[in-house]
Amino acid sequence: MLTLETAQITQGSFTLHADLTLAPAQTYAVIGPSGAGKSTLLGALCGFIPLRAGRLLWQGKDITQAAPGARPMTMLFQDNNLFPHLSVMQNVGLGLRPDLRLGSAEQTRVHEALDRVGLQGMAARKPAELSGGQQSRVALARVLVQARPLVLLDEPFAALGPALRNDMLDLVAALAAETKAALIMVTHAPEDVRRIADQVIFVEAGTAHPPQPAAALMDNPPDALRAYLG
Ligand SMILES: Nc1ncnc2c1ncn2[C@@H]1O[C@H](COP(=O)(O)OP(=O)(O)OP(=O)(O)O)[C@@H](O)[C@H]1O
Repeated sequence: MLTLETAQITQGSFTLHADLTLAPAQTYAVIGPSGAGKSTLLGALCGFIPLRAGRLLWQGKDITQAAPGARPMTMLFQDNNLFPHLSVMQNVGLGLRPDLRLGSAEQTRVHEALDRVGLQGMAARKPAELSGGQQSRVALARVLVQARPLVLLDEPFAALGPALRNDMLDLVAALAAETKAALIMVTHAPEDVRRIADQVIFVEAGTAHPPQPAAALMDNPPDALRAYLG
């Protein structure tokens, strides 16, 4: 359980209010108009943006002040955050050891993660020697070896074509189900919500609303959500 308790998150003159709880092993879509505060919400959960008020609790423990690396979550960035001078193996290995001194058990874990995302045989390549979809898979393998209970994604795979995007979304959802991780994904695409989300966090007018079951909400959206969906 991850709880944002009467939280206020400030970016310049903008303030986002959030009072919500996320359950384990659920898939959450974060949707809402541009500039509503979706990235702000993820930044606060990850620890990149401090809370101005309120608390963040993980399994009842206060982690409001915890550094990003000490939190139970990992973030998949839109640009994949790969290092061009490092091999695929090293880029994934960073998720286990920042100094890259991987023991044999750790190397095995990296190879297993590469196999799982369909990149067997590509460990020695550099990111520039991969397609866009393969680069996204490297970033996913790094998330996989970290094995954190929460995975945050901010408009992932936006640069990929529709078919590849859907493949990647399905892969992320499958990996999350296997590892029992919760997924929290910002998206602008209502079809993504129907594709993988159990719950929706609607962000609008300075508030991140508590999660609601995705199917019922999308079938019968309240006025503000209907206006956003168009
Ligand atoms: N570093 C910053 N300094 C000042 N204001 C900021 C900063 N970052 C974001 N904002 C403002 O905070 C508000 C929320 O931004 P945020 O990026 O969270 O929105 P979003 O819902 O993710 O938008 P989009 O869908 O366009 O990516 C916006 O009004 C934005 O202009």
